[in-house]
Amino acid sequence: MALSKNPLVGLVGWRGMVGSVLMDRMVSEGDFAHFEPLFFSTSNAGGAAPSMAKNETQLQDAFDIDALKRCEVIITAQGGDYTTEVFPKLRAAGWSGHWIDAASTLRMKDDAVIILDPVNMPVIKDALAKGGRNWVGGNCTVSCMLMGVGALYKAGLVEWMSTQTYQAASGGGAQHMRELLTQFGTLNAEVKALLDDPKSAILEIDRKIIAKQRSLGEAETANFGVPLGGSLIPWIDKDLGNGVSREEWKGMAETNKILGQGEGFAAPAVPVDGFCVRIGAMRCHSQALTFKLRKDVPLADIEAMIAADNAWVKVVPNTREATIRDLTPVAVTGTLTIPVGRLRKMAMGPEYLGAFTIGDQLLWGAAEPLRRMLRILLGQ
Ligand SMILES: NC(=O)C1=CN([C@@H]2O[C@H](COP(=O)(O)OP(=O)(O)OC[C@H]3O[C@@H](n4cnc5c(N)ncnc54)[C@H](OP(=O)(O)O)[C@@H]3O)[C@@H](O)[C@H]2O)C=CC1
Ligand SMILES: N[C@@H](CC(=O)OP(=O)(O)O)C(=O)O
Repeated sequence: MALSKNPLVGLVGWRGMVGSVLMDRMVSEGDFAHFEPLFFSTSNAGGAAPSMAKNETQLQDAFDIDALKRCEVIITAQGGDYTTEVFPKLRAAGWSGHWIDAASTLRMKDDAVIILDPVNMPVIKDALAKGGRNWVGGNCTVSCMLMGVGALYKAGLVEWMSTQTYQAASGGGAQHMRELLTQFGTLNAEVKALLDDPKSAILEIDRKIIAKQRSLGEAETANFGVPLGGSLIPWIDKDLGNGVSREEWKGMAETNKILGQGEGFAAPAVPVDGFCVRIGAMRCHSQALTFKLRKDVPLADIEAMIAADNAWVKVVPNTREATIRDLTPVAVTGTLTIPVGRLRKMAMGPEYLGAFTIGDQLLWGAAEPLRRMLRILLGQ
């Protein structure tokens, strides 16, 4: 279904954390020049729409199916509960527009495409040609990983991949980021006097810190459930009951679906498995990858292949100096750059490749694929 000229596009969840990053990117890229925006709210219907509004300057009720039905496209970063409640009602009411969503709710549905166009434009184009209307952003860890090393999958080189992730607090949402910083502050305050005294004993500082971490109250661990500042949590998302976390399950399920292989596709799935770990970074997800390649490919060819894959990936030389400068969450945060470094053949044999990659999980991990899908639909 081709969109009309200057179509009405509904925006839901635009003031949340993901939504705000999305709005910033859409303003930067001049996206609003190509459609008429209609802003929705779950909490302030009738209020003033943000400055990007043109003719429709009042916030609409995000639960009003008739108001939503006016839109040719709806783009939402409101969250999974909202999608679960509203999407089926909207389709049942006969709405045939395009639904672009950041939430995971619809991702694995047969009629939904996980969108990451620098990686899977052919899958998107194929679905569009078949009348596809449901477009869902991928899991942040998976999207950032494929933006970095998608070239190896596209070349059919991957026999299997193992991932060990280092995921930022932002993956849990804004409150998690605040909680992490509050914990860091509490820990610092606990030993401030000792830190200020260069002669103080480090083991005394260490004892006080662990005692404080173990006694942090409910108010300071409400979101993560346990301390994260100065620690880590090797479990993300739900417990699937088989020893695998839901975040780990997404690694294989979503990677293959994005690439158009595995269940429902002609090509077989590539095994992807590993451990997902929450660490005290703010908004960049990092991951160490181990590949079993289908054949021994020279490292220089692999580096060239990865570097040429898309405009955002950047191969970082496998040296200490380049790694600590360019391959950290601090270097990557707020940018669309996806560095891939630590590339080397591993001791297990020449088909075993190691890599380390990082992505801003609010950009390529959440907002960017959504706005790019809108541009694809707009033909811009
Ligand atoms: N956090 C992440 O890393 C990722 C999240 N996602 C998906 O995006 C969804 C939204 O995530 P996220 O943006 O983190 O959620 P937020 O909690 O930041 O925002 C969600 C909604 O909460 C409402 N809200 C209530 N109080 C405030 C406030 N003080 N400031 C801003 N908004 C407020 C807004 O709705 P209203 O304006 O209607 O009141 C907003 O749209 C997630 O549920 C998930 O499905 C996807 C990928 C990554
Ligand atoms: N689960 C991710 C964040 C996220 O929102 O993932 P998903 O979009 O798959 O629900 C994390 O905690 O880092």
